[in-house]
Amino acid sequence: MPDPGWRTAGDTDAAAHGLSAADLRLSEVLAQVSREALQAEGLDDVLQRIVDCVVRRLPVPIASIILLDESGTRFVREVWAGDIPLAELDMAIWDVSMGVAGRCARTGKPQLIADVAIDRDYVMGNPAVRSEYVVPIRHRGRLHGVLNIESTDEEFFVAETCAVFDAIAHQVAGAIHLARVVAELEAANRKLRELSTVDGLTGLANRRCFDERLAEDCARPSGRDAPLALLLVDADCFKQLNDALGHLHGDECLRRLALACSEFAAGEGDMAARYGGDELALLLPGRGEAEALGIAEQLRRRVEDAAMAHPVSVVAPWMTVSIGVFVAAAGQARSPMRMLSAADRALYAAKLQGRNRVASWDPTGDEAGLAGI
Ligand SMILES: Nc1nc2c(ncn2[C@@H]2O[C@H](COP(=O)(O)OP(=O)(O)OP(=O)(O)O)[C@@H](O)[C@H]2O)c(=O)[nH]1
Repeated sequence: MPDPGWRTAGDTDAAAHGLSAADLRLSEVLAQVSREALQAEGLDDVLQRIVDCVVRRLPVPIASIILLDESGTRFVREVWAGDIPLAELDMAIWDVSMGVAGRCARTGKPQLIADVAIDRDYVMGNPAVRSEYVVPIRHRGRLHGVLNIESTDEEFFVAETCAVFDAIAHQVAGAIHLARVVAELEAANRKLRELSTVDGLTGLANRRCFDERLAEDCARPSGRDAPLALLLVDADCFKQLNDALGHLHGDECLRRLALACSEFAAGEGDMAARYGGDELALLLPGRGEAEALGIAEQLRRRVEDAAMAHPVSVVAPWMTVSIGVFVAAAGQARSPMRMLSAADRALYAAKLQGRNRVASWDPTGDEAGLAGI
């Protein structure tokens, strides 16, 4: 039997207690693998530390962990370590009908390939590899993936060697399970957070998210040093558009309008949001009056240039928007209510003046109206 290479010289104390040196060395390796997994941050780090540890502590040239998706039918990721390179597969995701790893996942049993040249399922990762051992990684009935060990020695995987990798796969399964559950929970939380802040139709920030952001920007003391611009963008005669061409067509126009708005709110700290119905809002920190009016005018023209058919508009045969602009000047006290109200009054003025235009809040004519806000 070939020496697998990780035995130490006999330990008399251990021998007296019925433990061989090889057993001791194995428990050391297992303890180290567990420690590595415990210290890791996130699933990828767990996997990488495990395979690094296996290659560092044991005489194997390649070790990898191949993860299965939740259904257990597709491999979704391979993390490897080794002294010789392992060729990466062309595909990012592959089916369990493929490869020795697939056979291991399908059967749920370890696969020992004493001679890779004669195994029909073997997928070559490095021409120097002669033998391979693949073990399922299972925790409480869930098959997470496989531990794959490759050797340049045809006779490396004797029963004793295989038992070591079985033990390692068993040892790391819990850590992988935990890291995976945490990763899945984090992904679910991210999704929930996204759902609670994003408007489903347009993909823009929703009203709640916008209100929070406006309140933050108004409250930030350092923000007072710079102007803060708010644009309210409202589609013209949108009810008629829906009535004439259908709600689905209206939805598509809103999506295109949202896309145009987001292109004008692409700077750091900018936000484009769906304020409600056919009304969108742009929050542009640091933009003074002239710049904000310029952006609003460009946006108005961009919507016109898109030439989205609107056969029943009183303005033009294509979709148009009216935009109300309010800019809190640098140093000026600001509140969300006051900003929204001023921008809304400007929008109303744009509508009154015939739509398809930009209007800014006029402080001379309207200050009294906002005084109480
Ligand atoms: N397709 C579609 N329509 C919507 C959506 N949300 C609100 N609307 C419609 O948008 C229309 C807004 O109508 P109004 O507020 O009367 O405004 P308008 O017809 O654009 O008139 P003006 O603003 O005065 O030019 C209503 O008919 C709403 O039903 C949506 O998600 N999709």
